[in-house]
Amino acid sequence: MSSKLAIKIDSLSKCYEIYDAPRDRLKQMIIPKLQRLVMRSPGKYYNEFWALKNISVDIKKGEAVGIVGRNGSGKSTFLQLICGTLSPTQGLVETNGRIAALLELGSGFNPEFSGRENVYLNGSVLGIDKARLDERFADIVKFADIGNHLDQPVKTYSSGMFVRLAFAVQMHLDPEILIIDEALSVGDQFFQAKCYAAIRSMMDNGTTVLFVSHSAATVKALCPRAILLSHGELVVDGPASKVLDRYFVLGSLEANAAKSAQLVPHPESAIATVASTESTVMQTVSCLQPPFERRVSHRVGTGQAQFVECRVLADSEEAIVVETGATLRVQAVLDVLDDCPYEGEVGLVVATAEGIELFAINSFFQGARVPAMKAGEQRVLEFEFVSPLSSGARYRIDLGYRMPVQGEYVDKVFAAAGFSVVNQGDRIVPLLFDVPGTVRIGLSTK
Ligand SMILES: Nc1ncnc2c1ncn2[C@@H]1O[C@H](COP(=O)(O)OP(=O)(O)OP(=O)(O)O)[C@@H](O)[C@H]1O
Repeated sequence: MSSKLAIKIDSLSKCYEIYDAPRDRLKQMIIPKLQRLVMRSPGKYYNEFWALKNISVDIKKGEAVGIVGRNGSGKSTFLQLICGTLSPTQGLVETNGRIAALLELGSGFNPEFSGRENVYLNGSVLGIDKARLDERFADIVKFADIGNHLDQPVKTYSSGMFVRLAFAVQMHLDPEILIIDEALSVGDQFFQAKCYAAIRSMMDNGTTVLFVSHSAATVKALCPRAILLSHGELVVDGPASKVLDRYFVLGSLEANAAKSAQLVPHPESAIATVASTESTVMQTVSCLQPPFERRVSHRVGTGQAQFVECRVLADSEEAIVVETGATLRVQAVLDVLDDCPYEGEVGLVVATAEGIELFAINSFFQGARVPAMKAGEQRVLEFEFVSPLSSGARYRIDLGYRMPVQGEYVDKVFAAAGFSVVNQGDRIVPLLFDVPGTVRIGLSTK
């Protein structure tokens, strides 16, 4: 392998053996051996599950690569094969340099030993001699910042303390390849920020980083390159922002295809649509939108009126994937079931898929009022805004209608609609918002 490469992966596949019952595992251990002894072809008592299929990737020294994909797509299997904690069924993995890995929480720690003892145990497992560990010990303890817990058995640690100590040990052992699988997500935000700063400084010093995270923003911030896995296959390998766009398009389609499939017995093959080109995808998405009542996560209110539809439109087309900077129109339909005898207000909230509310548009702030309404009426409402949202994330829309005199909501619907944002052309928008701004670069007056 070239000396410029840190990792070379060639036609890598991993097959897990799945047993229907524990006794089949026992049979598999004994019977094929006996059959071979009597020159019979050995039987097979398991089903094959190919968690990774024919992956080939080269990673250069000093590169930072994010691995993304939905649950079960093969990310952890991929990292474990690189670390050598799993062996490939087919293909080759070659690595060039000392690997430090944060895979399963606390792996490599003995739960009965104290944190202090585990630092030395971990170091010796990684081949670091005691003198060097003594030298780095104070820095490790300072970084982990777990106070007196250092002398308690690690089985008494919270998951956050575990990851603090594990990360502190790994990063102070000067790895040439650093592999992190979601582990940092259990640390608090202050510790995470410290870890990301440490990872960046390791990257500046030439460490190769492989990083699995479900947070698109973190992958984008840390890794210029990303790899998307789906059902054990490599879908795309390239610049992180482009790969994350594909990830969200794929994710939206798979989620909606699954929901639609529950209701419509013969959706136009969802898988075929997912596998098609992005432009085709954009055109076919609306037919994969699940019906309103299945999208809604929950609702509260008096029930005098109810939202019965909510659609996001970009360029007059219904869309679940929109481009950065697009002008979006959200159309909602409100059915009046009982008289709503007072003036009211309607609004929408745009929130992240995790429920962080980002901004709101409300008739009250616009100086508009919903008039009093009679049972049996229907109102169509339209909200319009230029999306300030950056790409690589899923967003949801919550709708609300209330009569201020009554106080409580008549209807508040959570996740009335959802959409993902992808980059417009080659323009890349980092972080969560695309805020117009200018930079002036002048000459010093000195
Ligand atoms: N030891 C095992 N035996 C059988 N199947 C396994 C085993 N480990 C993983 N799998 C299966 O292999 C597939 C890939 O699993 P893997 O943990 O690599 O996915 P992942 O992308 O890391 O998922 P997540 O995001 O949920 O952590 C899954 O379908 C999983 O059920």
